[in-house]
Amino acid sequence: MVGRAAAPAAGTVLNALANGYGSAFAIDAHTEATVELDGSGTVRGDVDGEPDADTRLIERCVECCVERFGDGEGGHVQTESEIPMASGLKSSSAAANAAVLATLDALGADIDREAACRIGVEAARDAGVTVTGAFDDASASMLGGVTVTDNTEDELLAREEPGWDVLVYTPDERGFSADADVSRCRRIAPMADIVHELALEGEFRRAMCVNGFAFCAALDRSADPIVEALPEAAASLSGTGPSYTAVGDRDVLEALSETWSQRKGETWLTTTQRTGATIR
Ligand SMILES: Nc1ncnc2c1ncn2[C@@H]1O[C@H](COP(=O)(O)OP(=O)(O)OP(=O)(O)O)[C@@H](O)[C@H]1O
Ligand SMILES: O=C(O)C1=C[C@@H](O)[C@@H](O)[C@H](O)C1
Repeated sequence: MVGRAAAPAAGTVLNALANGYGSAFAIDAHTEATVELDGSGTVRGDVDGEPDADTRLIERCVECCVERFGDGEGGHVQTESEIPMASGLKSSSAAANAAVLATLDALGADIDREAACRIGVEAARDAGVTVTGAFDDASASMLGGVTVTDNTEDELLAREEPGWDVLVYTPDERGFSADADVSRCRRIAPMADIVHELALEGEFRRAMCVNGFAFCAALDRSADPIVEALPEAAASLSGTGPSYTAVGDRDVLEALSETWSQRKGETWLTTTQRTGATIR
């Protein structure tokens, strides 16, 4: 029994580490998962090109699906990804969504994508790769577009399908969400409350900028990329970093790309992804 699925990365409007509310938008870079189920009863995972990667998340995704819809199967799960791992671009949510959909495909189980997304969130909590469960990131990746969520209740509050141009800057370093200074993030909850209101009003650009300045201060990251994007574009730290994303007109982002690409790391232009994760 073989299944294959792909899910997109995402950028942040509101990081949920302050007040439990989050907002994220899918972008056009993907992780693909292939799942082969057998009678071994044990699940093994591999990340293509990353022999030392932590595979517990994708293994747990397969196990959670088998516990609900299977009959004790084991097998192998492999991911191939265009998304840099632990860089703030929701690599974990994309890997979980792809692994869950690929397993459901292999099992022949048919459930809606929001329910499938919740299985990945549960697996992420079990694997210890998330603080809040990251239903914001997971829902954006699974459904596409931009979502606003309550991560404490795993509830989808709003979803839109904007067609934004997006500039991404990813420094060479890596930063795991589970290592973020959560107590400092909680101190900025009054700022996150403003971002939450703006996001629910559909004021995503202003929301991103307020989020970016507040979380750069809390997580001791530079706000320079955000200042450089303003006033023509909007930008934020993505997740707990180290990546930043900016949204705006294509020509403005092309000019900003020349500034951002003077830093070490990768700067790339992309767009929002509106259709979300798919079985291949
Ligand atoms: N392609 C992948 N295949 C398998 N597991 C992955 C993959 N990408 C990420 N992961 C898992 O997710 C963990 C990284 O999660 P983390 O939340 O720190 O990064 P992120 O999702 O990129 O960041 P953020 O949540 O700030 O956007 C990895 O240690 C690994 O367990
Ligand atoms: O681990 C988590 O709970 C999160 C990590 C970051 O991606 C945040 O952007 C997200 O809102 C929540």
